Amino acid sequence: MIYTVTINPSLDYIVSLDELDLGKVNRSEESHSFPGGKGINVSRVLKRLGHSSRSLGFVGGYTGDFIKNALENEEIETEFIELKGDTRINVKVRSSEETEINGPSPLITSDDLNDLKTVLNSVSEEDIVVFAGSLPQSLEPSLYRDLIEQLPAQTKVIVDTKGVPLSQAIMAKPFLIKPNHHELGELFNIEIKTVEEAAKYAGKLIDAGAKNVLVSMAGQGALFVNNTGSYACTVPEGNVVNSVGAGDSVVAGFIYKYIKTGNVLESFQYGVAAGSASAFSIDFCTKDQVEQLLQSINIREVH
Ligand SMILES: Nc1ncnc2c1ncn2[C@@H]1O[C@H](COP(=O)(O)OP(=O)(O)O)[C@@H](O)[C@H]1O
Ligand SMILES: O=P(O)(O)OC[C@H]1O[C@](O)(COP(=O)(O)O)[C@@H](O)[C@@H]1O
Repeated sequence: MIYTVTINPSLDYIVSLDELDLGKVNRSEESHSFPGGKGINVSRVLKRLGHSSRSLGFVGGYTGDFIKNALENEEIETEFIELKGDTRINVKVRSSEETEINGPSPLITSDDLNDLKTVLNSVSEEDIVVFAGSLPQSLEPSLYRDLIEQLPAQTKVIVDTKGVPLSQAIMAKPFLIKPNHHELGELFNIEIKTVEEAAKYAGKLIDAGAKNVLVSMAGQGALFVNNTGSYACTVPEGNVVNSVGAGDSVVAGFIYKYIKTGNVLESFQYGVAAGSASAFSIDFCTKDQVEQLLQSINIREVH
């Protein structure tokens, strides 16, 4: 079983405008509401690729109901803990630039956290668990690390988060982490501009405990590092329509291929194809789109 854990889900409200005029009344021509949050996105993309998963985490209020209904309609299994407050709304403005306003999160109590720990007790060493997204300010930044340490040692854990929750989670030796190049740079207080720089700093995260590091670099390509070497791949050319969830699609594509082949480099390429296919669509990728783009992705070793 693949479990995705979204501690901080969202209703993603995507609104399109020709131009955003700050301080003025803006009227949009098009809007979409999606169930969001990184783990939920991974479950949705896995489903599109033809693989089931169980979505865990916390939801609450009318926005939480929206998420549960949307996932039920897509036949995605859920086992959420119900909160008293409303799940946040994240507004994504698509205009000449993409602007995001991620809303405040509802309160998660220690009883709620204990309920999640109880659900995670059923994870076995054959399972894959994805911990993805930010942690609300009210929670300890070591939460992912603590949850990972509670799982059986052989369970494959994938972490997609940033900042202190990421550096803490690395100490629990996850199977894979997927920072983008900005998030990788933030960990070292530097700006990463090239694949070679990304390789150097991803290598430090391998030394710190991560087994595999996949660094997405948006339109600049992507990098994969483990203790056998560093590999870079190109991304396909295309028109970016909506990059929300593109990084989560990389994670889902990687997992989908890894389950089938156990080959991390093939999984890397497939993940990047899924990321680009989602970036080129208003909602997420389809399997056909991913497999079409896969052919145009080249991989090389980075020295
Ligand atoms: N301009 C682009 N052209 C092609 N693919 C892109 C582009 N921007 C993003 N992608 C795809 O989306 C993936 C994730 O994007 P990125 O911005 O690095 O991650 P995140 O969404 O986590 O911030 C990339 O690895 C790539 O596959
Ligand atoms: O948990 P965070 O870091 O606030 O991010 C949540 C947002 O990220 C997303 O999961 C998209 O993430 P990516 O674009 O990085 O793939 C949205 O669905 C959601 O609004």
